[in-house]
Order: sequence, then structure tokens, then C-alpha cells
Amino acid sequence: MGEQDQQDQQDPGTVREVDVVVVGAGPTGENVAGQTAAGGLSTVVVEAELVGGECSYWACMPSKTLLRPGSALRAAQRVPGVGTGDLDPSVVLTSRDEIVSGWDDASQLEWLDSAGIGLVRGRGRLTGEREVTVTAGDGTTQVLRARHAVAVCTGSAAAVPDIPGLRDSRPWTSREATGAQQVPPRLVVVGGGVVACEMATAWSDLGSQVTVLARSELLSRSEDFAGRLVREALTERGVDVRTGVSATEVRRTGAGVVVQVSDGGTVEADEVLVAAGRRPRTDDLGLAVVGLTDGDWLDTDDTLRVLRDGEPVEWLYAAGDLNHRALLTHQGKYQARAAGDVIVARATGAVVDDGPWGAHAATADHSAVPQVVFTDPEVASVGLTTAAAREAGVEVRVVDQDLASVAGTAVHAQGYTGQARLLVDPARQVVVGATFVGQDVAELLQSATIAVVGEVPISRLWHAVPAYPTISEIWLRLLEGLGRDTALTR
Ligand SMILES: Cc1cc2nc3c(=O)[nH]c(=O)nc-3n(C[C@H](O)[C@H](O)[C@H](O)COP(=O)(O)OP(=O)(O)OC[C@H]3O[C@@H](n4cnc5c(N)ncnc54)[C@H](O)[C@@H]3O)c2cc1C
Ligand SMILES: NC(=O)c1ccc[n+]([C@@H]2O[C@H](COP(=O)([O-])OP(=O)(O)OC[C@H]3O[C@@H](n4cnc5c(N)ncnc54)[C@H](O)[C@@H]3O)[C@@H](O)[C@H]2O)c1
Repeated sequence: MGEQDQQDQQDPGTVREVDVVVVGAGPTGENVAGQTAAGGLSTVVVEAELVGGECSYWACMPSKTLLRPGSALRAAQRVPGVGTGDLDPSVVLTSRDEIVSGWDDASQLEWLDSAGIGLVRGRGRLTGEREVTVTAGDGTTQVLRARHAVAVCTGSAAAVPDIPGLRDSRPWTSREATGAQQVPPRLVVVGGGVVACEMATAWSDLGSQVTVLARSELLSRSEDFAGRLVREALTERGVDVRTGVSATEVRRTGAGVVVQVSDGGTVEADEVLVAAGRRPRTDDLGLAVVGLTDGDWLDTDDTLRVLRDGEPVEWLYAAGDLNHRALLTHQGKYQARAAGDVIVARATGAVVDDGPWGAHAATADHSAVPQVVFTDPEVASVGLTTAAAREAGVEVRVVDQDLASVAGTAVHAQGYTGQARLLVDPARQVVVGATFVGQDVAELLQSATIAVVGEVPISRLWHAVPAYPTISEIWLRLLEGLGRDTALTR
């Protein structure tokens, strides 16, 4: 523990004044604090559990560590002449334990210390204007007063729907699904979104017999073909995927759990994972101080100031999951860079660059959010989907191509299957959305993100020549699908 940190823990019951208080030290809170400290403002973060947050210990990092072995093994099996083998679940679980540092945040504390950021451990609550009261595990309290800003970055937690018996049946949430020490022989998953698909993939790879109960097609917020291709792949690997159904009752028995399904059937399993979305961690945040309600998601302007009746509260910022703009680590960190820098700018009287695409505005949240679902096949998308464009009344031209049509995928994996879709704004002739579904498409995504954010004209994209034979050659196929005449439209 560094000198700063020790000092932070010494004064319970006192009022401490600093420039900025950040509540929640997940990836977002850490990055807000990093920016404000680098900008010369004295900064303290308040953390109730582990510095690093959900992402480091119970979400992104452990889940991707559980998913990687299965996808690597299948990738090898798809290359003729490369050996096959089996996963060793105990080694995989140990590697997961290592990636989360045994759920110990010591290395993150070193970073806080080196960045000159103070840490107060405990649960933070707004108790006045620019004031946060922290209650430590032993019940002692400390009051922090911010000269300039308070940023709440308390994230989200798994939502547990009101299905009779579910709460009493000790369900797994994403925390148990990423942290379990044993492979359950049978796992039933309630939900068909991102967590459901990733965890069904990981635990079936580790040897569980998995059943998925989804109300609609899997990954229903993605392009239709994404959910279909992921479902087909899961089914082929022995996962029982049931769509158009819901769990109507859950009961824990001596032998495990019994789930009643809306189609009249039942599923018996050892564990039930509820993967039905998130709720904001604002349940006891003291939001009444600014006239808002605990437990609600927070709305913000593009500089991440909390909105009340559409007007920003000058001193209160909310970044990351709890503002519901995009529940992704990279978007939370993006918001954090904007929020941290604008807090510094406002505190020092520097120019505030808050127009669209300005340094202090999280503009990309509206139109250019990239996401990779690490299933096998992967689903990588950015910007609009066809359904979202339709809903928003945005006219788009849609072009689809089979990823198997490029030489790069043929050498990458035998029997490669996948699909790519580009959405183009016909008036501006720029890409407004892209989705790639296939093995190892994750790294393709940044090319599409740059095209969307950069509003690169289609005529210029014809000059961005993909190397042969790579999977990126799908870009050429997509442009050909739009027509060679689009090369002449500049
Ligand atoms: C299983 C799973 C896998 C995921 N995989 C990915 C992925 O691959 N890629 C991706 O981009 N996103 C992924 N996500 C989403 C990602 O985890 C979140 O978007 C991200 O963690 C949000 O960061 P945050 O800083 O807003 O909140 P969190 O990471 O939730 O951090 C909030 C912090 O605030 C603390 N806190 C809460 N209330 C208080 C309080 N009152 N006082 C003090 N501290 C408090 C918490 O203890 C926590 O440390 C995944 C999510 C799940 C559930
Ligand atoms: N690789 C990644 O980027 C990654 C991985 C995991 C999670 N995440 C993030 O975490 C967030 C949460 O993931 P998630 O899968 O929990 O949410 P989600 O919103 O992706 O999916 C929720 C699922 O639960 C279902 N559902 C909702 N209410 C239900 C109910 N009452 N009964 C039965 N089913 C119900 C929905 O139909 C949907 O299938 C996502 O929004 C995502 O941004 C990202």
C-alpha cells in the first residue's frame, strides 16, 4: 500500500476536501480518475469491493479466459494436419484464477499510487452538493468534499427477473458464471443475449450439458444472421438451444434445479444461470440530493454530466454502465476520457470542446459503438443494424457477402462459415453500420469502426486495398456488392 493510500485510510469521521471524487473504481472510474489526476486535480476514488471493477474480476477478463481455449482448440481442429486434443477444465479454471489475480486488486493499487490517485475503501453515497460520505466495512464513515466534481461510476449488476422461485433457487448470475470453481454437469441458462451465448459456449466447452431458454432468437439486438449462426454452431456442439420459450418457475431440489418452461416442458440441471440483462448500481447512491431516484439509470449529456429535467447538474458526472449509453468496458473508458478531461477543462477555465466529435464529447456512443461477442463464431458489429435503422427511420443500402467467398478464410479454416453485412447511407455514401459473423472476425472490427467514425467515402474505400489472402478481403467483396460505380461517386 502506498503512502497516499495509507493516508486515505487514516482519518475516519473527518471531512476531507479534494478537487474530484470518483465513486466506483471499475474501468470507467479508474479512467476518469486517471484523466483528472493527470490534469493536475487532486483526485480520490471510492471503491466498495475491488479496484478494477466488474470487468476485471467477474466479467470481461474471466469470461474471455474461459472462452479462449475452446475457440483455440476448434481453430486448430479446422486446420488440416494440426493435432487435436481435449480441454483440461482444471487448467482452464486455474488460468482464469490467474487472470483475475485470485480476486486480489493489489496490482491495481500500485497503478493508483503511481498515478497519484487516492483510494478510500467503502461504499460511497451522495450526502450533499459535491459531498460523498463513505461507509467502510467496519461501519466508520468519512466525508469527502469535492471542490470541482463528483463522478459516479458505480456500474451495473445482473438483473434477476421475477420468475417464481428463481431468487430462492440460488441462481448463478454472471459473477458465478465467470467465477465458478467446478464445472456443473448440467447448466440451464435463462436468457439469449450476450452473457447467455458466451457462457453457454464456455461451459459447454468445459464439459457441461447446457440448455439455453431464450424468449426470442439469440442475440436479438444483432443482425438476424448473427443469432442464427451462433445458435446453429451451439446446437452442432450439443447445446440444447430453445428459442421462443421462457422459464415460468424454478425450484431447487436436493438434486439440483428444475425449471418449468412455457412450452409445458421441464429442464433439470445442477445450476441455473440467469442472464437476463443488467440493473444500474444506483440503489443506494443518495440521488435525492440532486432530485433523482435511487435505483434508476442516469441520463447524461455528451460530456457525461447528469441530467435532471433535461438540464445538466453542473458538478455531477455519470460514466460507464450506469448511464446505459453502451454497457461495454471500452465505451465506459471512452466516456471516462471525455469526462475526466472536461472536468479538468471546466475547473481550469480552459476551452471546452463539447461539440459533436469534440475531445470532451462521447459522440461515438450514438452512432459508432463497436462490440465483439466472443462466441464461436464471433459476432463483431459497429454502428447501425438493419432493424435499428428501420426503427430510427434511417434509409440505408444493405449489402451482404458470404465470408467463405474470400481466399483468406479458405486458408484460415477448413469449412469456414460466416457472413458480413455493410449498411451504407445512400445520400452521404458512407458506411453507417457493419456486422461480421465468423471465426476470428474480432480483429476486423476496427477497420469498420474507423470507416464509420471517419465517415470515409465509399469511393475512397475502394483505394483501401485489403492484403491477399486475408479475411479483410471481405471489404472488397462488400464494395463489389455495392457496385463498381460507387468508386466514381466522389
Ligand atoms: C459476463 C460479462 C462479460 C462481459 N464481457 C465484456 C467484454 O468482453 N467486453 C466489454 O467491453 N464489456 C464486457 N462486459 C461489460 C463490462 O463488464 C461493463 O461494461 C464494465 O465493467 C462497466 O464498467 P464500469 O466501470 O461502468 O462498472 P463496473 O465494472 O461495474 O465497476 C463499478 C465499480 O463501482 C463499485 N461500486 C458500486 N457502487 C459503489 C458505491 N456506492 N461506492 C463505491 N463503489 C461502488 C463496484 O464495486 C465496482 O468496482 C461484460 C459484462 C459481463 C457481465
Ligand atoms: N463481449 C461483450 O462485449 C459482452 C459480454 C457480456 C456482456 N456484455 C454486456 O453486458 C450486458 C448484459 O448482458 P446480458 O446478456 O445480461 O444482457 P442482454 O441485454 O444482452 O440480454 C438479455 C437477455 O435476457 C432476456 N431477458 C430479459 N428479461 C427476461 C426475462 N424476464 N425472462 C427471460 N429472459 C429475459 C432478453 O430477451 C435477452 O435475451 C450487455 O448489454 C453487454 O453490453 C458484453
